[in-house]
Amino acid sequence: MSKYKLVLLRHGEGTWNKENRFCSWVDQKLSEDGVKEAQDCGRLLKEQGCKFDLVFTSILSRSIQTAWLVLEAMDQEWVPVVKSWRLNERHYGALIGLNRAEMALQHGEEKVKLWRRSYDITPPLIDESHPYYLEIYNDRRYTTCDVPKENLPRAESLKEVLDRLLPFWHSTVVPEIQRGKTVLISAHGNSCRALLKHLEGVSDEAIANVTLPTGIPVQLELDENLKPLKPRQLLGDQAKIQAAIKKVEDQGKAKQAT
Ligand SMILES: O=C(O)[C@@H](COP(=O)(O)O)OP(=O)(O)O
Repeated sequence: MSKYKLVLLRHGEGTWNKENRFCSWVDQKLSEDGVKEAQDCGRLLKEQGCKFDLVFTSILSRSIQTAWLVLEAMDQEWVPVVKSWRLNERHYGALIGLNRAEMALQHGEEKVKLWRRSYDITPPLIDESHPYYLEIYNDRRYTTCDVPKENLPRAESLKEVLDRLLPFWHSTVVPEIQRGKTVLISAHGNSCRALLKHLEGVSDEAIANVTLPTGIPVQLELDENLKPLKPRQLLGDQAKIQAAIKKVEDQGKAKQAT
């Protein structure tokens, strides 16, 4: 029998997900479809009888808004929510704001796949000339982090995401799970992939083939050492989930932006 249940969730579709642009640390709200995805996710979790004691989110609006909508749909709005920059999406550096399909045309699909899914390749760093540099680094939310603003990342590989996420996981999330709390982590495609890699011991090579669609809860059943007792379960209609995974993967295929 499983000791603990943990649910990881990539937020509902954001406005830049829809436009196929690398969103990363730019703060975008959910699209209309993204709101619906989050509400559907909450309804599904309610139907499954899921009762959360604690929710963790990043400090990006799309993950926070998703957590609110999920809790509202579950009639569990009272559940405490804790936010940390350490659950933020991977910092995509100079790629932020660019269209994936156009990048694939310019640099090739393989290169875009390496940037998006490899474990230890860091994309080109963002610098002050980047159109979104000031929007990110002048944002007041980054004065609340547990590291000085100058030490925040300028781009990250998945490995670097895991390196900044793990201290928070061990110091803050793990003790709550071990106290018996059922936890929802409402975060991002790559912060959830990093955590899955850690929990499931996915190899550096195999993690390249793990893709998470928006708004689909990933349920993990863990033993007392927080090791998975069975394979992760993506909850919902499996044919729709497979189609949604393919859609995310196909975002990196070469075509002109429309
Ligand atoms: O930064 C982004 O644009 C996406 C991930 O992009 P890919 O790694 O899928 O290219 O993150 P999220 O929508 O989960 O916040």
